[in-house]
Amino acid sequence: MFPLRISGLRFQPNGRAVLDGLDLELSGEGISVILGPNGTGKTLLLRLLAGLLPADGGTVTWGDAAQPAGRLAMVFQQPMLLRLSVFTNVEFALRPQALNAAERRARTDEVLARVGLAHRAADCARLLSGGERQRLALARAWAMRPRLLLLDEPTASLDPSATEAVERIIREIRTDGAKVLMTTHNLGQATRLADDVVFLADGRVQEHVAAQRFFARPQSPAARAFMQGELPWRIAFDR
Ligand SMILES: Nc1ncnc2c1ncn2[C@@H]1O[C@H](COP(=O)(O)OP(=O)(O)OP(=O)(O)O)[C@@H](O)[C@H]1O
Repeated sequence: MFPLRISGLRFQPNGRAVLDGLDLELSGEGISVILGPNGTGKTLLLRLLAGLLPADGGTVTWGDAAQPAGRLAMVFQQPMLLRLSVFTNVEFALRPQALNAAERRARTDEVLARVGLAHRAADCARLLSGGERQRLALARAWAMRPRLLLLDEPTASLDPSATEAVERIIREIRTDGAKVLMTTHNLGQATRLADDVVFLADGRVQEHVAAQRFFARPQSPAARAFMQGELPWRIAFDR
């Protein structure tokens, strides 16, 4: 399934090029964080990889294959939860898998414990707070044992403590062997989580380097300008 190679990817609704020949190669390990200004197509890239939208051109290859051999899971900024119990939200997602009812129950109990929601298993998912909802969405994705986990701004509206809890879960999912590809506007989060940074602007990848190198000094002018715009915030709040 890896390396994941994206070549010349285009998305141009009504002729307007949002992704304009995007090239990117990702290994199967670690957490890759996509950074870039609003509206550059970060979410779009995740949705295209998840097969939720067709591209207008370009190729995506997964190892040597045109389709991913392992499982993909995606968690959205506003997770879509069923109006059912916390437990059922996870268990239901496992039904297409070759697991019997006891195995589904055991795996559901395990992931709910790992995200700290075991005590809420019987509650309706719609009653959860924003942070709990995001933890449930991550548990649901984790239970599927994805080889690639796509996360779209997973902590966008969460407070620092809920954010810290979600970041811990993301690290554990990575340790469990999933490749994580995520977007965030939180540069502090990117410095905490990223192994490598993909900087997107003007419909293309402007820079893809190890996170340490990116945060020490981005090479592309677009990334430098972006980081300078964010810097005052970073110095004030991220120490
Ligand atoms: N299905 C779609 N059809 C047409 N245009 C779309 C579609 N999805 C996204 N777009 C457009 O593509 C552009 C990029 O959107 P996207 O949500 O990927 O940006 P983003 O980089 O994630 O932005 P932000 O940082 O603000 O979340 C936007 O102009 C959006 O309107």
